[in-house]
Amino acid sequence: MLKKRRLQPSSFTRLRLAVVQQRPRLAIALGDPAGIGPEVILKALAHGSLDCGVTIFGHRSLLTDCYQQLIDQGAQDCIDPERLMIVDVGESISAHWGQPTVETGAASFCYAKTAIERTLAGEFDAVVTGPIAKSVWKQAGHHYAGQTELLAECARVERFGMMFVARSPHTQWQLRALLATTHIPLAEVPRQLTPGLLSLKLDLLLNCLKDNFGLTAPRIAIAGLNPHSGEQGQLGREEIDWIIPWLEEMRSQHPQITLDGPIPPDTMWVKPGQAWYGPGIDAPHDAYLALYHDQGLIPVKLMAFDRAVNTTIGLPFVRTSPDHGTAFDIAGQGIADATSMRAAIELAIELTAHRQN
Ligand SMILES: NC(=O)c1ccc[n+]([C@@H]2O[C@H](COP(=O)([O-])OP(=O)(O)OC[C@H]3O[C@@H](n4cnc5c(N)ncnc54)[C@H](O)[C@@H]3O)[C@@H](O)[C@H]2O)c1
Ligand SMILES: N[C@H](C(=O)O)[C@H](O)COP(=O)(O)O
Repeated sequence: MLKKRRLQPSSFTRLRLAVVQQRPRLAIALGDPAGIGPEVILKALAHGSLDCGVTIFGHRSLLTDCYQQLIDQGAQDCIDPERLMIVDVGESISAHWGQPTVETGAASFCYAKTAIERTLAGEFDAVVTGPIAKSVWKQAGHHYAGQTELLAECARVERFGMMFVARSPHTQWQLRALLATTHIPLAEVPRQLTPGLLSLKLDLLLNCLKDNFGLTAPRIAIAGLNPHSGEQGQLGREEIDWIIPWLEEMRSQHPQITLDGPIPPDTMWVKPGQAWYGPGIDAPHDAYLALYHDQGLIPVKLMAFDRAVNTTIGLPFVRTSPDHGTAFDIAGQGIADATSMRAAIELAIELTAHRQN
């Protein structure tokens, strides 16, 4: 009996495999089918070649229906789903643009969870999440503050952060803003903000800037909580009582970094705004730490709503997401801007490549 000899891959095959393995493998979750997720995904993937593998987690029927509607609306810039690798998650559902239901919420949860689990199993390097509606998840029985918390739960991490990254089309300057607190009521912010929380977020930020952006001595701006950072205690005492002492402690622990703050939250965004819009103006900081959701996202979305990317730091894999939501008010009209989804895909490729090197 001839002994079967395992064919050793030739050096060319090994090289080809190595090259193929180097290409980032992206799992894209469709988002809520009643929203603009399917539309911006089909548009984003049509914007020229991408050096990555893409698998969409949703349902082919939803993308085919969306594609047909876009074509009927005269769209030129959307990819034919026939050209895409699509994993059908669950049964096909009927979705009507702008009309989220428990069914679309449940489906979007399963799309995200399946993409995450297959990534944790090592099949993908990054997850790009299409937009979901938190309230619709809740109606479907999924009580998460957002996709970030689902990702952290699946990955079994307790130290994670929500960071927004955007590159200016005017100056190519890159804006990076981390939120110390996110989806909590404003009234909860002062109570949830503690030295321990800020230390955790600063630690995540420093690791992210080093590992993902090659910044080993970053300059970081940290916002105050109160107007005018409390005006020496006249407008609130958090800065005097603990934020300033905490900052002084952090400076002694991290002598290699620049830690400016607590900067008055209104004027902290003046220089990044100038660096975003005005060529030749160097922002004095590499990253911004905002203390709560809208303190960071009002300026970020004012500057970069069309292209900012939400990335979750602290996970064992890359995760990005467009900075917009389901846009139920325009879903189905063919007018959604896919720039942020495209930027989310490109940032996932960039951050994955950094991790591989
Ligand atoms: N990435 C995400 O999963 C994500 C992000 C933000 C909000 N949300 C969720 O989405 C739901 C709706 O949130 P919202 O209304 O506050 O914000 P939204 O971003 O969905 O919409 C805000 C406004 O911007 C417009 N808009 C949004 N994306 C657009 C695009 N790509 N092109 C053109 N116009 C666009 C919408 O038409 C709307 O007028 C909420 O449940 C929210 O929690 C999800
Ligand atoms: N705060 C985010 C934004 O405005 O883009 C958004 O709600 C996303 O949150 P999750 O990725 O946690 O769903």
